[in-house]
Amino acid sequence: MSSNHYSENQLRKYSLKLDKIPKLNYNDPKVDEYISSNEPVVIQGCDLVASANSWDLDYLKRKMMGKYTVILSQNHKFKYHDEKKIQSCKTDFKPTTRRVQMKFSEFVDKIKNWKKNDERLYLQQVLDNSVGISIVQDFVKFNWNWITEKQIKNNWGSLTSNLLLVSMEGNVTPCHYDEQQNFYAQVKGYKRIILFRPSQFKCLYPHPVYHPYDRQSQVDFEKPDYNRFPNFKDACGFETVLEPGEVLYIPMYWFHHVESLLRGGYTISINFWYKAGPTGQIVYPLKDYQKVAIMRNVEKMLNDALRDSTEVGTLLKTIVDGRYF
Ligand SMILES: O=C(O)C(=O)C[C@H](CCCc1ccccc1)C(=O)O
Ligand SMILES: [Zn+2]
Repeated sequence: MSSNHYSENQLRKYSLKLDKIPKLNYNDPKVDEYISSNEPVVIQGCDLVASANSWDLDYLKRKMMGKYTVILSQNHKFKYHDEKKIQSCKTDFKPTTRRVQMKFSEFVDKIKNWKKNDERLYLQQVLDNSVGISIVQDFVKFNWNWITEKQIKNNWGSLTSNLLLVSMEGNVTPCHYDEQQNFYAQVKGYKRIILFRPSQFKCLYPHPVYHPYDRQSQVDFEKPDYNRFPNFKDACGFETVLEPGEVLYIPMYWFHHVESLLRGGYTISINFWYKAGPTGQIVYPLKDYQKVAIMRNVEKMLNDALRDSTEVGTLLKTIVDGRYF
């Protein structure tokens, strides 16, 4: 009897229609059908990161002797911003998070002694040689046979990075999309992930490409501004609560919102980001994610050509109004 190890009141409330993402055993042939058609699926029993099953704060504190990337936030939302785009963007952009380098022992102390109104912390460290030989020894024991078989079978590009994510309970990574394929492995604790297919772009209103919040939705899920973002009420997505040992396939360009359950303790996750494969033969009708890629290219081209982002909207309206409706 698979009793839920969490209760509904540990999930934040949003006004969204959400269907469940299927959870399949790793040797179910349907798993490959979901991945090859860029549809999300939760995969059970593949032991992708079983060698990390013993990871907890004490273990990591003993094995990780360096300084690591920790994001600090004044609230529970960790909206990622691209530092490189801050100087070039006209508007006076005020980030709500800041990135620091912190010893793991300091990170552990801060989250264990955290009090209301303290800055929240979220460790987000690329798994590379800086994490030390012991962690690397666990890393090399990941189930690379299984994941590499998926990479090759689906003609993906190279593994670009693995992010070690150690989050406080209740932390939220707001809705955004990435331009990479992602196998998202849950190691400790429970994480709720809400996903929307790329065609929901018109309901989620991502920031303009030149903005530091590029790829992130403008909509505050906790307090949606329906005047600015009317289509958000039509948004419909999927959700799952990922349990330790489970792996979620997050297809590239799919929007996703991630939260560590309220009162669930800290969580540990490891992602596997892969470059997209070569485009190969273009097949019509185009996929929804290909249209998002085209929209990104049009925005980039117009911003480069016009140099002034305030002119991009005007020029696009001139093209569309009365001509393309
Ligand atoms: O694995 C993914 O794609 C996630 O979104 C996981 C997410 C943290 C990712 C932070 C981030 C967002 C955008 C750019 C770079 C880093 C979480 O687990 O909270
Ligand atoms: Zn992401």
